[in-house]
Order: sequence, then C-alpha cells, then structure tokens
Amino acid sequence: MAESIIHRLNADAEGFDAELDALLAWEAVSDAAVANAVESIVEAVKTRGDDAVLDYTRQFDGSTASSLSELELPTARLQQALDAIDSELKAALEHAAERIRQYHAHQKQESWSYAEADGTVLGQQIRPLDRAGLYVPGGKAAYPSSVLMNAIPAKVAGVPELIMVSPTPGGKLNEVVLAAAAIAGVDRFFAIGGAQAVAALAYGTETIPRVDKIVGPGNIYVATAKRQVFGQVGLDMIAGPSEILVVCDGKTDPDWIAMDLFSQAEHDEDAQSILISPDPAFLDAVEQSLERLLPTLERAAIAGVSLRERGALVQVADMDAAVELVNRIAPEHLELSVESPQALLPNIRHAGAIFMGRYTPEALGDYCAGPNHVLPTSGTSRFSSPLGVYDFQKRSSLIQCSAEASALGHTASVLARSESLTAHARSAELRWPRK
Ligand SMILES: NC(=O)c1ccc[n+]([C@@H]2O[C@H](COP(=O)([O-])OP(=O)(O)OC[C@H]3O[C@@H](n4cnc5c(N)ncnc54)[C@H](O)[C@@H]3O)[C@@H](O)[C@H]2O)c1
Ligand SMILES: N[C@H](CO)Cc1c[nH]c[nH+]1
Ligand SMILES: [Zn+2]
Repeated sequence: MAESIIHRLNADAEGFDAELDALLAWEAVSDAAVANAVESIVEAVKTRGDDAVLDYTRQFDGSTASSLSELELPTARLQQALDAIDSELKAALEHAAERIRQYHAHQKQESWSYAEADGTVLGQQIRPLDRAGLYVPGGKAAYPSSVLMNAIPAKVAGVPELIMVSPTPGGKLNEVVLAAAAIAGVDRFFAIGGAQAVAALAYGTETIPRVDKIVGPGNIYVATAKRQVFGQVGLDMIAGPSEILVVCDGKTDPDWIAMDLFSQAEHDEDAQSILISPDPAFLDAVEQSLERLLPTLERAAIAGVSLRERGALVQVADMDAAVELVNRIAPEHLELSVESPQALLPNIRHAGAIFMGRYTPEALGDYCAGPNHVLPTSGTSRFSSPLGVYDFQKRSSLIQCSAEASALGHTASVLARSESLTAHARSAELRWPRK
C-alpha cells in the first residue's frame, strides 16, 4: 500500500491525545549532539574571536574569505544591490516595507508620568536599545522578507545601530537580501551565520561589535546558540520550524487550503501543517488536492517530507472542538477559513498570528500584510508574542519625591524595620523624621 501523504486523525478516536502529542513534539531543540557542537563553537568564538568565526564560516558555508572584514558588506554595496534589482521586485519590497512600518508604528510605546497630591512624580521612561543584532536565516533559502521583519521594528523603536548577520552558502550573496537591508536601513551587514554568528553578536569580536539583543529566526544551530548565550545578551524568543494550523468549515476550495498547508511545509522538512475540520468529506478532498498538487511544487521534496512526518488532517465533532484543539496546539499561524471568523475569535486564547476568513492566506502575513512574521512556535504562543517594536524598547521606572512625601517615608521606615534593614529605615527617617 502506498504511504499516505499526510496523517489522518480523529479527535474522538481512542489514542488521539498520544498521536497528537507525538506529532507536535519537536525533539530537535534538546538534541544533545547539537548542544555539544554549539557549545564548542560558542566557546571558540568567545576565546578566538574573528579567527574562529572565519574558520567556521569556511567550514559550514564554504567561504573562501581570508579575513572576517572581507565578509562585511559596506552600506554602499547594499545600496548598489537595491539600485540594480528588477524594478517590480524593488517596488514590492518598498510596498511591503511601508506597510510593515505603518503597522509597527502603532506598537511604539511612549514614556509616561503622573503627579500625586504631595508632589511625588511617578512614571516610566522608554528608551530604545543601543545596538541590536538581527539574525536573518540563509542556509536553505534566502529571506529578504525576514530582513524587513527584523529591522523595521528596530528602526521604529529608534535603535541607533542595527547589525545584521546572514549566511551566504558557497559565498554566494543574495542580491535581494542586500537590497532589503538597504531599504530597512541596516547599519552593518556581515555575511556569516549559524552558531558562530550568534556567538559573535553576543560576545563581540575584533571586527563584530557586541550587541544588546539578538532577534530573528534560524535553524537548530541558531536556536541552540541563542539559548546558550541568553543572559550575556537579550533575546526575542527561541523560534522553531514554521507552522500553520488551518480551521475550516469545509466550504473553502480544497485546493486553496492544500496550498496554504504547503506554504509552510515548503520551508523545512521539520515544518508543521495541520488542518482541522468537522467535515470528513472535505478532509478527503483536501487530501486529494495535496496528492495532486505536491508534484507541481518547486520544493516538493521538502514539503513532502514535512507533510508525511509532521502534517495532519484532523476530524473534530464541531467548531467548539476545533477551537479547543487550537488552544491546545497554540500554533504560530492560525487560519480561520470559515464564514464568520469573528464568531470564533473570542474563544481563541493562543496563536502567534490569526488570519481571518477565506481570503486571508497566511502567505500574505509572511510578506506584506504588515504584522511581523517572526512569531512564537512549538506551542510557545501560550506565553510569547510576535516580534515587535516593544522588543527593541526598554523601560526605566521614574520616582521623584518631594519634601512633603512624609507618608511614603513613614511607610518605608516601618516596612524596613520589619525586615531588620535599619539603614534602609534611617535613610527615609533622615529626610522625614518619625514623629
Ligand atoms: N519564524 C520565521 O519567521 C522564519 C522565517 C524564515 C525562516 N524560518 C526558519 O528558519 C530556518 C532557517 O534555517 P536554514 O538552515 O535555512 O538557515 P540558517 O541561517 O538558520 O542556518 C544556516 C547555518 O547553519 C549552520 N549549520 C548548518 N549545518 C551545521 C552543522 N552541521 N554544524 C554546525 N552548524 C551548522 C551554518 O553555520 C549555516 O550558516 C528554517 O527552519 C525556516 O523554517 C523561520
Ligand atoms: N513563514 C515564515 C515564518 O514562519 C516566514 C517566511 C518568510 N518567507 C516566507 N515565509
Ligand atoms: Zn512562510
């Protein structure tokens, strides 16, 4: 019997929970061999700086550079790429960049303060990070869209210095990635990737400046390196392979849904595409579409493995059961391909991005709708949010007391003495003596 293109599950069948858990598990994150390899790379970059980054870039990306400075592309080179690309592509990048900028402008937080009756002023001061490190993946595919999604929120936040890294396998530069970096206003661009690039951004080397926070997705080596350098540097999140979860009432064209499932499956063999529907005949129709359309994909080999290993068509009793499953999976992308997505929305608790209605394919969000495509994966939308301007802003609390703030002084003194911290108490009492 031919192997089926995708798993078929029924949420009411015995053993469903275990089957679903097995599909959702993404074990690679805790792979010990990868963790050990990454630890050696991080340690080498920490101690040998540029030389180690160059050695690993030669080893993993086939670079022939003889110094790390050869792997830095001046901003004039980025502009040259922008000037030379096809005019339709340039217009599409600029259109996407503008929409991403407009959306993210709504996220910008401002400082605030308020005054109390005794003259005490309290507030919060918002400041951008000094320097951000942007990781743009480049191993199996190049991602100009990820350049925009990483850099534009940082720009909107007002970060003065953006350092971008992106690998160039075989030393072959991707001109569209460079052009996107020019549009987004990247300050320094290094053609390096993997754990060595993450370590270089975290610790700094002779050539690469240390950054305050590293953002952006990447493969298992990148994700593991980010995990290992956290604390030395801030992070946005640890992103895993791309995912899509579609909920459909059975009334959307099955070819549309099949292509939406492929759109994430084509990223990576580890990517995950799941469809949930109460209509078994519709699940059959989508399965047939998947079989018919798979051979027409450029990346059929990758998408085929992804669907076979981690994809699923899941039958549920009704839409309430579908929503319950959504919250359990907590997907990166959720498509609500139904007549009235607004009716389901109040009950959706966990999803990185929600695509509402039959005419909102997830692919638009990947490129140009406006919201960010760097999103929490592997169930982490339970506690994490999309990359945004807030990731590039920090908050400082502001406190200014007046000579009249004796009530505050008294409370501090009483609490400090209850903790036997008498210097704390006396610091308050010197200003506002106890009566
Ligand atoms: N969430 C998002 O927004 C988003 C966007 C785009 C891509 N992605 C995901 O990012 C990932 C990109 O992965 P990628 O591999 O294409 O590019 P990548 O840039 O993340 O990784 C390439 C690097 O991996 C390192 N590497 C490869 N094999 C190695 C080995 N054996 N030992 C040590 N290091 C090694 C190399 O240094 C290389 O430079 C995919 O999973 C894709 O789905 C996510
Ligand atoms: N779907 C990816 C995030 O999971 C982002 C992307 C970039 N290009 C195409 N898609
Ligand atoms: Zn995508």
